[in-house]
Amino acid sequence: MTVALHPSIDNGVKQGSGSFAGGTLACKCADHQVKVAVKGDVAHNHACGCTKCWKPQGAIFSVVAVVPRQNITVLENGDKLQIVDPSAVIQRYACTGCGTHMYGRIENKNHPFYGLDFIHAELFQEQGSAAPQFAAFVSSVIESGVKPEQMGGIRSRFKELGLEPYDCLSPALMDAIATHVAKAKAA
Ligand SMILES: N[C@@H](CCC(=O)N[C@@H](CSCO)C(=O)NCC(=O)O)C(=O)O
Ligand SMILES: [Zn+2]
Ligand SMILES: [Zn+2]
Repeated sequence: MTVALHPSIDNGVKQGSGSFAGGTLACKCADHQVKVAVKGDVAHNHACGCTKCWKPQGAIFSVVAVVPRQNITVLENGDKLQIVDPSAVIQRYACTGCGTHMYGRIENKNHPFYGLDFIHAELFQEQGSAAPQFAAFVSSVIESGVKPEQMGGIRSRFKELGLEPYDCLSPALMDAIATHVAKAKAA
């Protein structure tokens, strides 16, 4: 049986149009949905196995991407948003009605990813945003109850889907983090 990772990739990774101009994210409430406008396409889209990123019901992984924070505008029902964990590095704004995370924001100006907000492209009402490119924090799913014996099958399935599995972020992002740290140390 095929391992189910996340509904947006389980039947194959759908590539983006390459010209996605932005759209509206909607939460899963039946009415009074929280709506968030996003300008432009997403970057660094990836599957994430960490314990904090939002996953749709039944999914083992989250699929999460970044956009510049100035590209995010809450359009409707923003009063339903609440920060899940104010002490986390990424402050995830979730709908108190359905639990969906609408965006995650980093407030620490010294963080390597300061200026980028985390969003879930599957919540776009429009098609065509950039596809996930890799899988991050894969081993972390064990912290959420996945058995270590399942990890071989999970990593194989990611490879089959063309998403390289990593136990932290991708080498390009780890290099970007290390570069930021090196520059901060030198300053
Ligand atoms: N094993 C931990 C790892 C959590 C972790 O470091 N997650 C990253 C990536 S989230 C998006 O890719 C992170 O930056 N977390 C900061 C935060 O969540 O606030 C676990 O699974 O919890
Ligand atoms: Zn909702
Ligand atoms: Zn995560």
